Amino acid sequence: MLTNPATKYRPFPPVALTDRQWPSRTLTQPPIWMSTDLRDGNQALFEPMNAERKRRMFHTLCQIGFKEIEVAFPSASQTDFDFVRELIEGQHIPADVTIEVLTQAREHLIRRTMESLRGARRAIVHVYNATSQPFRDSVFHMSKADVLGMAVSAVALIKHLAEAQPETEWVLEYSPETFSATELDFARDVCDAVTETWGATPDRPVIINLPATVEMSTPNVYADQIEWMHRELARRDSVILSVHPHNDRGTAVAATELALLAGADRVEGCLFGSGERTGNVDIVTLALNLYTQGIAPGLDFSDINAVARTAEYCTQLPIHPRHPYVGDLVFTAFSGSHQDAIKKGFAAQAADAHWNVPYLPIDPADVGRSYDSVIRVNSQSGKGGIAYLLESAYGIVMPRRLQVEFSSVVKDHTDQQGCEVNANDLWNIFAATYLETATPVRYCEHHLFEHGKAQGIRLVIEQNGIQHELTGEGNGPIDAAVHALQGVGIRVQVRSYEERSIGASDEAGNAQACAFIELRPVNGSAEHYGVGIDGNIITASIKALVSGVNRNASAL
Ligand SMILES: CC(=O)SCCNC(=O)CCNC(=O)[C@H](O)C(C)(C)COP(=O)(O)OP(=O)(O)OC[C@H]1O[C@@H](n2cnc3c(N)ncnc32)[C@H](O)[C@@H]1OP(=O)(O)O
Ligand SMILES: CC(C)C(=O)C(=O)O
Repeated sequence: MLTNPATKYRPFPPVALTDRQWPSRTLTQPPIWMSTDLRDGNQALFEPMNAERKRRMFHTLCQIGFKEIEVAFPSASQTDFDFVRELIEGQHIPADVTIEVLTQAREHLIRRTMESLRGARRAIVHVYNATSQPFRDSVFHMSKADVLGMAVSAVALIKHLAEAQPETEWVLEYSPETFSATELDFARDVCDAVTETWGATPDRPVIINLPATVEMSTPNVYADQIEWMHRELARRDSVILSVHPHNDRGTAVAATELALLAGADRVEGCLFGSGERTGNVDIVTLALNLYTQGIAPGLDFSDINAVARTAEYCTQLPIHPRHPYVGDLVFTAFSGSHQDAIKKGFAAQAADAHWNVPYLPIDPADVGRSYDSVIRVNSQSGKGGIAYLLESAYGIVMPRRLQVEFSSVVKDHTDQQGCEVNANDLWNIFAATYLETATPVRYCEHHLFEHGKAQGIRLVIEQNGIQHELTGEGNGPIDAAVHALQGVGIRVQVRSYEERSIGASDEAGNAQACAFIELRPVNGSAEHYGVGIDGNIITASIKALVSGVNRNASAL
């Protein structure tokens, strides 16, 4: 890289618009959406979509709710031409959807394009020519007047051909390609000439589409360019002002949102930011950004994974795991404090209240994602995430101090293994740590009996492989079992005790009790939990006691 990039690159000049209005506006409604997945998206693929992939993408776009879909560049290839014919002849276009096709401003290409649309109920013909200085000088070798003339002749030809195909309701779209690099007054003059030539009226408006063919400036400059055009265009009431941003600087979404504040009515883009180079603006992100502001976007992403899988199939390109709203990891928290806040946020979120869960800008359920993937556990995780997973997958609601204790067990595991653990792994670690412990003591069976006012217990255990039948009394079964264990030299105090059911009880009485007992050795200070699960609540408690004894012993 250059030590002084100013010798090679120039800053993009600002727009002289001192009374700009867009910074103090807010978005209150969605734009008209136009998907160009099948055109700008398609022209950017290693392997353009074949007919079957195009069909599938078109069907998905209709299902999502797009009413305008650019389906092809029919003069570019037989595949594209045939696809348009198939849609029209096969009557595959829903009544409320209008197809759009793109053409250069060249006579033979326009004629072929209009031919492809024969018999369409309604169609948008999108014609473009580049207007910026490098294109005028180096590509076309034309003056400004000639470039304006190219656009006007193309529109006049489309108008003439359209009149000869009256069965179709025609809509014209014109793009001054490279608009964002074009002198604004020249862009306005070309667009005004197009509007005039087409004879646009408020009832039959023309779509004037202002592309950031290459994104060249900060989003506020693009917004200024759009507001300037919005204010300067003649017959603005006969124009649908459209934007077509690309993402070369990574700010296409921001640029589009500001352009909408600046007066744009319509947005062209692709699902998940597919498209040339760094992509067209991502319509999914735009739509869901609106949704999270309480604005219905008019596009349905309630099964966003299905849309993502279709897009990946059709484009043969993967979606990044951190792509907004859809990436495999965007509803996932690994770090402990985030997991803790999300868990508490979910617990505090009332069903009918405004969404207010920390770290999650949208309810994953609204886009068909499940909560299960929200919290995942690796070495960066804390007790909150671990507790959340065990509770949501296995119904184990751990007391807070057990959460702390168990999280250090899990951390040892993840530090050693260096990998993520899922809910099933957590359950296995939990079971091995608390439920399957048999050394030095293994619970065999117990029998309760009354002894005056006291609770008596006969407790059968194995200690280091030798069976013992112990007897104890206390003010309840746990106290009696604690006393019985003293018969083999085990002296512990119960610091806390909790019991919860896991799973609803069925007709066969299948609910299980889960007991948590926190123990301290009489001659020690370390406290450890024991956990017992059983269909019988007393048995669960005695098992928890034995589990705690073993945990204390293993900590010595
Ligand atoms: C920013 C965008 O996404 S614009 C859309 C771009 N997409 C595509 O181009 C995909 C499909 N394109 C194609 O298949 C071909 O380019 C075609 C069929 C359109 C044209 O093919 P060709 O006639 O062989 O021309 P080629 O591909 O070399 O394009 C360059 C020619 O187009 C001209 N041209 C480029 N844009 C335009 C335009 N909007 N209007 C008129 N002429 C144009 C150039 O001046 C150049 O003309 P020249 O050969 O006389 O110097
Ligand atoms: C044809 C136009 C709209 C285009 O694709 C672009 O400028 O990026």
